[in-house]
Amino acid sequence: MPLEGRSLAFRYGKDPWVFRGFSIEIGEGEIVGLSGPSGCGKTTIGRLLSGYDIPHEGAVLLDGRPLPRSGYHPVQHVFQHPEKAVNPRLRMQRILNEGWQPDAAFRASFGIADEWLGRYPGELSGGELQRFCVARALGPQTRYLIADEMTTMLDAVTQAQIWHAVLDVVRERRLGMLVVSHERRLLERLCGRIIRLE
Ligand SMILES: Nc1ncnc2c1ncn2[C@@H]1O[C@H](COP(=O)(O)OP(=O)(O)OP(=O)(O)O)[C@@H](O)[C@H]1O
Repeated sequence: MPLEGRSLAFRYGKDPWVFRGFSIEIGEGEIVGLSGPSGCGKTTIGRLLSGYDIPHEGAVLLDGRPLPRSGYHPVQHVFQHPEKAVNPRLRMQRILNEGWQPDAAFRASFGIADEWLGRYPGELSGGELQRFCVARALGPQTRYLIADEMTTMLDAVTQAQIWHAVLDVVRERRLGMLVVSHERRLLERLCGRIIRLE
């Protein structure tokens, strides 16, 4: 069953509307791209679909029902900056297990070294941290993944490793995914369909 945003509208405070009447649907197992100029609202759309923000108009529906307000969230959102998405006071083992308990094989597929588990976020590079954030988001109850410039800050080798591991999981579990990116070639390679915002 799809993840749907129906006639969504959102504005920050009293600022002008970022968008109004915007609709989007992502099916199970579907990889959809979202592109458009800086500031057009891509991240905001992702935040509505993953329940981080509530639309002022319209509704976000999963399987035809509103998103759950508590418990493990079936729509997970991975952002560009992993250092902002982790608690700096927790060791990586606890951060990883905030979502679920990935086993050694799963950790290895994301290139997560065992010796990183005892470290703090400040002791890892951005690429190392992002491997944890992506793995954390892929618990067994995840149905949709919002990949918001997920590998933009990373070197090419790390980018390729993370995408390889993510796509394996997405295909095996038939997850739906929204890929937000400025990189046209990445979107064309990954996505069955690309939505371009003005
Ligand atoms: N927390 C916020 N408070 C106020 N305005 C915001 C906030 N977040 C985003 N905006 C504004 O809302 C608009 C849409 O922002 P958004 O980040 O969704 O766009 P985007 O397309 O993802 O941009 P980029 O490609 O640069 O990441 C922009 O004008 C932005 O300045």
